[in-house]
Amino acid sequence: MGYTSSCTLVNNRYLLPSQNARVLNLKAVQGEQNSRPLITMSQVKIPHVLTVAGSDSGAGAGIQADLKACAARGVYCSTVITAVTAQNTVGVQGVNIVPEDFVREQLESVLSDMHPDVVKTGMLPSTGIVKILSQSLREFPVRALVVDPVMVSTSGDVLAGPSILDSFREELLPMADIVTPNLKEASALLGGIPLETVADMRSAAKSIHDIGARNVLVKGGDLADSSDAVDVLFDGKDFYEFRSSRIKTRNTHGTGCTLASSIAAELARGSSLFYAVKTAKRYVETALDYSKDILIGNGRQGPFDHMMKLKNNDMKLSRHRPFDPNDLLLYAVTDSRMNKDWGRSITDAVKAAVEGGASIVQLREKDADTRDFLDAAKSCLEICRQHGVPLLINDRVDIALACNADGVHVGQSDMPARVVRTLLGPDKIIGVSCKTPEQAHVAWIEGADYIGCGGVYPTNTKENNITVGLDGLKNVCLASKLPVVAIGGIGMSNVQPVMELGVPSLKGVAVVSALFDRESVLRETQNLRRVLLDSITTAK
Ligand SMILES: Nc1ncnc2c1ncn2[C@@H]1O[C@H](COP(=O)(O)OP(=O)(O)O)[C@@H](O)[C@H]1O
Ligand SMILES: Cc1ncc(COP(=O)(O)O)c(N)n1
Repeated sequence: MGYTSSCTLVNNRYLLPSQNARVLNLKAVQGEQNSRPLITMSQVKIPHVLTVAGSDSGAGAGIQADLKACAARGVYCSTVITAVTAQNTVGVQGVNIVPEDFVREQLESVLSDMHPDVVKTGMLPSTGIVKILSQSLREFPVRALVVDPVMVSTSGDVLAGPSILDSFREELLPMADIVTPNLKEASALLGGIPLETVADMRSAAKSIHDIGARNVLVKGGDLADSSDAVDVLFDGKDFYEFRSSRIKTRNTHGTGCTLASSIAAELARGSSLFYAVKTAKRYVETALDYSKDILIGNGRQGPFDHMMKLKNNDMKLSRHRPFDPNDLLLYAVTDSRMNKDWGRSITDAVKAAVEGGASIVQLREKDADTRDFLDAAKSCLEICRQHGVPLLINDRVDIALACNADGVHVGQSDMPARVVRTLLGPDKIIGVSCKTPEQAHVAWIEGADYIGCGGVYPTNTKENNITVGLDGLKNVCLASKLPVVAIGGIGMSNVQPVMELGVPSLKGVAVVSALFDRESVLRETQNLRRVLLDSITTAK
């Protein structure tokens, strides 16, 4: 251990200087009555679930599922690890139980400082660990306790032996706000009675309620011959059946952990128990449906995608390279009216522009119905991907998200670039229309990738648009830290003076009518591209 020279011995353990400082702080604070950090008006209390469970190296179930489910549901999740499993889609290859004292230490660290709203339990591999947990919860009470009595993995491997049952019944269930056994676990808690029908699930829920849990949810994921996935909730008075369609997929590893941690997350957000179960079940169904065809591992039971984002990175469907400012060279912006007047679809127009050499495309469909816009965006995206050309959507962040477009272009009165960035994430391309150096500065600060500056020349594609002229364009380009594309009335006849401005940040021109208000989009694009490439060669 290389730390000893700068460490202090506390409770027989060496602490790093920062940890030492924390201990000293704690001591100072412990002297004060009810000492809690001062929360100012601008700080926000975040809903918080603590999961006490085992680690799954395959990350489909256990601690990893709990973290992902809570993150997906917008709730903070801290973790106390009870066991480390070597596990994959085939099964559980090994289990290493964390020493009881160290489980206690983790519990104390989190509970004494972070005050979680709800505790959710998963794999509790020994009677000692169950006892330590119930003691800790008596010392540091929380708003709700969700117990998922994990005993056997879906692959059939034992995660907690039958000896655990008595401590579950005696220690944990009486403290639980809800317990969520699957069919096998419910049967084990009741001494091995067979559970084969929804009626059996009801009577099991009632018997487990009699042991002490306030609410019992018997999960029917494994119910034979059922076209629905049925779970039964008993609250001590009434029974409720939660039904969802049974998703046909191998990717169901971790559904139980996810359901329980989602219930905990909803409770932490302040929902009623009924609403928490309903929402959690709907979330599991939606995530399974999204993930039904993803392929991870070769075993019988794969993990699913809690964030519902993995398919965005499907190599066939996503852009492979980061944004290149040189993509702005010939920027084609669609206009639904023009293409309609010339009798062609948006898709045909985009196909011709891309085949003619457009280096980036923006769909600007101000009049289209949402459904038509989305359908057009999906088919344009396919074409653009085939040619390695990025496709952006004007203004409509929802359409960009729904079709996984490469980015969005916004104007000064649209959604601020900062908000668009939060919604789209770090990889997508964001462009902002700017007329002044100040607007260009804000776009840069807010995380845009490029700016569009114009109108350079008068145009009738945009009503009431103030023309900045070549001088205004040059001013913005000189001030901008972002690459610039010039827009507004630019075509074959007047592109030369724009490119001759010779400002390094000016990377290309965006065109609407010069491509789409013409008979042959392909030919016009080819011609304009030739002129642009010539102007670059001349400048060199
Ligand atoms: N194929 C499926 N389609 C939809 N929901 C499912 C499917 N399999 C399980 N579920 C749901 O997932 C949750 C977890 O249930 P279950 O698989 O029985 O738990 P466990 O993972 O503990 O065995 C339940 O709400 C159940 O109804
Ligand atoms: C560490 C750990 N905790 C819980 C489960 C149960 O999940 P499943 O029932 O989906 O196998 C598991 N397999 N591994």
